[in-house]
Amino acid sequence: MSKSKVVICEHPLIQHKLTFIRNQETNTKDFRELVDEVATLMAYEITRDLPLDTISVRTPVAETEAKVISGRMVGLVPILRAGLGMVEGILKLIPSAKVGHIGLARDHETLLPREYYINLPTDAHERLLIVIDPMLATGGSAIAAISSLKQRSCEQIKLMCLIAAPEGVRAVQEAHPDVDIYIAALDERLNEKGYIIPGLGDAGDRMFGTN
Ligand SMILES: O=P(O)(O)OC[C@H]1O[C@H](OP(=O)(O)OP(=O)(O)O)[C@H](O)[C@@H]1O
Ligand SMILES: O=c1cc[nH]c(=O)[nH]1
Ligand SMILES: [Mg+2]
Repeated sequence: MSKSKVVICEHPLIQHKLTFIRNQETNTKDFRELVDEVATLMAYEITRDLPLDTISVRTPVAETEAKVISGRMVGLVPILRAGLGMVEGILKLIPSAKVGHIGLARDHETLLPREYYINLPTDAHERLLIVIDPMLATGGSAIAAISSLKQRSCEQIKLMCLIAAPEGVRAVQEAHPDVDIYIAALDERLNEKGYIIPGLGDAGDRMFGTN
């Protein structure tokens, strides 16, 4: 199978807000608000190819044919914890999306993810699932989340992250060549502790004020 698509969302509003998300001086409240806003803007890009149906609609002056998004199409699957911060922003544009959750924590020594929770909508396998996580570092968490969804017969999956390391993008493309990846920035590399350089630090901690 050929490699999946990687879309870097380069819209100036996204890039501007991302700069403040990266800045270590940005406080928890502003960090959360900015992540929410960028998630909304990225949702516009990731839904670009949603299928449309044609329906009839009566305007005040005529009957016409017009487009609507077909059926109940989308499911969001944030990876806990940090992915939670992007959910509301996407729901602003796709309020009919259902939300499942996957809890994964990266072991700080091995950098391997451990799944501690999963709860999906019963019709998840019929939806386009958008896996959400601000950070794609080694790719281990995203790969594990997508594998978990595939084990439950989910086939239509996209991945949305704010910042990715080249190592993580390559790993996801190798493990899941059918999953397109949407990011706001492709950074330089990982450091020896598995943090993205320059990145934004620990996304979960910055989102929830822990450390
Ligand atoms: O690509 P990877 O190398 O797997 O790293 C990325 C993961 O690391 C962070 O989560 P973390 O494990 O710190 O959990 P948290 O959100 O609960 O802090 C981040 O939110 C991703 O889920
Ligand atoms: O830079 C990184 C890498 C993994 N997880 C984070 O939260 N930040
Ligand atoms: Mg963390």
